[in-house]
Amino acid sequence: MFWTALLSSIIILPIVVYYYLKWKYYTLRGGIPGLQPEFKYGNLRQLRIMTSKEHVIDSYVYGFQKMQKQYGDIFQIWIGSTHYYVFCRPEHAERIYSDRHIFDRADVRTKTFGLIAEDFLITLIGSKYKRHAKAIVPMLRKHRFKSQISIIVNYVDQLIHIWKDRYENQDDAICTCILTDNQQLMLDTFTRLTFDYDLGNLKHLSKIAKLNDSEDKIKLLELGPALSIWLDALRRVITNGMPSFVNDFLLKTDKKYQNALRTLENNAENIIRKCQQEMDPNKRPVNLVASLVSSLQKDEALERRKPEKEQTGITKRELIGEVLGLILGGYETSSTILAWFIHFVSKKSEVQQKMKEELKQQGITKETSLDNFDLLDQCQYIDCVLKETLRLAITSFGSPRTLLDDAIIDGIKIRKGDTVVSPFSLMQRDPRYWKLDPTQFIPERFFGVDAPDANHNPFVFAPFGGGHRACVGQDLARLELKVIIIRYMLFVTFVEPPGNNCNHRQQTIITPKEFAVSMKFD
Ligand code: HEM
Repeated sequence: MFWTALLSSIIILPIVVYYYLKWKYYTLRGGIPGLQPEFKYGNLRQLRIMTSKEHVIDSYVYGFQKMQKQYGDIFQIWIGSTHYYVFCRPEHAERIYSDRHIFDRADVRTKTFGLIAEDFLITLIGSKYKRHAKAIVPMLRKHRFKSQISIIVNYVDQLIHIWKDRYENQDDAICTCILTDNQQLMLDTFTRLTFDYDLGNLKHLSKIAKLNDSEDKIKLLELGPALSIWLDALRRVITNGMPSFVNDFLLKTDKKYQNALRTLENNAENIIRKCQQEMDPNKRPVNLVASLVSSLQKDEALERRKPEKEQTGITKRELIGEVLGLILGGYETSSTILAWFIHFVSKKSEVQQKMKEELKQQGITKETSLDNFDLLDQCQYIDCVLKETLRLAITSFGSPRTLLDDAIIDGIKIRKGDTVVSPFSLMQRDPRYWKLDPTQFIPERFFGVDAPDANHNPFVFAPFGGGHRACVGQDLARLELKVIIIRYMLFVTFVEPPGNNCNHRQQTIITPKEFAVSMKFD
C-alpha cells in the first residue's frame, strides 16, 4: 500500500506541479490579446525567435513587431518564462515613464542580471537603489568629463593606428572584426575615464597588428573573452525559462562560467586596489570608482542590523558587483552602436562626405584639440547622424517596468507585480510617428529646425529609455560616441564591400552579425 502510494505520488506530483506552473505562469491574462504561451519557452518558438533545438535565431524586437502587427498596440508576450504587457503608443510611454512611484525597474533584471553579479544598479529598487545611485549618478554627468576628452581621442587614435597597420595600402583588405575592435576601444576608454585604469586591450591589439597576423589569429586579453562568457550566460538565463534558483545552480556548476567570473572579479579587485592606493581620503572623490570606494560601509555588520531605509553606503561585495555591472553597461551598448554606425555609413558615402565637410567648415583638423564642448556642439550634422544611428540601430526592445502598485494604462487595469514594457524599439521605426521612411538611415530627417522629423513626439525616440530609470550613462555615451565619430571621420572612410550581407544577432542586446567593411585612409 505504502509503495503504491509513493509510486503514484512520484508520477502524479510532477504532473500536478507542471499544470500548476502552466496555469499560474503561462496563461493569457486579463483579456489582453496575445498568443497562448508554451511551457518554458513562452512565445519564443511560436514567433520563430527560437528553434525547436533552443537556438535563438532572431531578435526579441522582431517578435514584438510580429505581435503588434497581429494584435495592435496593446498585447501580452512571453520571452521564455517572463511575461510582459506591451503598450506601444507614445502616450503609454509618457504614463509609464512619468510615475516613478508605480513603475520601477523590472524584477526580471534582478532574476537575470542579478544572477551574474551581486546587487548592481540595474537590478536594484527602493532604498538600496538610492544608496547605490547616490555614489554613481553624479559622477556620470557630462561636466565630469570636460577635461578628459583628450583621453577619448588618445584611445580612438590607437584603434585608427591599428587599422592603418592592418589595412592601409591594401585595396582588397576587409575588416570582419569591427565589433570586437570597437568593444576593445570602449572597454579601454570607459575604464580609463571612470576608473582611471588602463586595461591595455588596445596596446595588446596594436602589438598583434604589427605582427601582421590574420584576423582569425587575433587573441584578445583575458577580459574580453571572460565578458563574452559572462554575457552568454546572461542570454541563456533570459531565455531558458528556468526559475532563478535552477539558473543559479546551473551557473554555480558551470566551470567555464565560474572561471570567467573569477577573471572578471580579479580585474574589478585590481581596479579597486589601485584606486585605494592612490586615493586621498581628505579630498572629494575625483571619479566613479573613487566615489564608490569612498561610500564603502565602515562597519558592514552594523549596517546590516539597521532597516534597509536607514542603511548608508555600500558593501565590499556590492562594490565589486557595481564595478563589473558598470563595465558591462559602459562598453557593450556603446561599442555596438559604433559598429552599427560604421555599418550604416559604409552604405552611404554621401553621409560621410557631409560629416567630413562639416568638420572642415568648423575648422576641425586632425590637430585640433576637441577639449571644448562649444566646438563639439557646433558639429550639428554629426549629432544628427548619431541620433539617426541610435534611432535605427535597435539594441533592445524597450523599457520594462514592474508595478509597485495597481495602475490603469489606457483604461486597462494592470496589477501590482506585473511587468509592462514601453517598446521604444517599435516606436522608433513606426511609420505613424515619422515623416520620412523610418526603415531608412536618413540623418537629414533631423538636420535643421524645419527638418521633416525635427519635431517628432519626444516619447517615440528613447534609445536610453526614460523616466527615473533611464540610462545613467547616456551623457557619457553621447560624448564618447561623438568624439570617436569625429576622429573616425578625420582619418577614415568606411566602404561597404560588395556582397556584404550583414544581419543581426540577439545577444543580451542586438548586435550586427557577419558584418564586413573596408577602409580608406584620408
Ligand atoms: C549608446 C550607449 C548606450 C545605450 C544605447 C544605453 C541604453 C540603455 C537603456 C535602454 C537602458 C534601460 C533604460 C530603461 O529601462 O528605461 C540603460 C540602462 C542603464 N545603462 Fe545604459 N546605454 C548606453 C551606455 C551606457 C553607458 C556608457 C553606461 C555607463 C555607466 C551605461 C549604464 C547603464 C546603467 C547602470 C543602466 C541602469 C540604470 C538604472 O537601472 O537606473 N549605459 N541603458
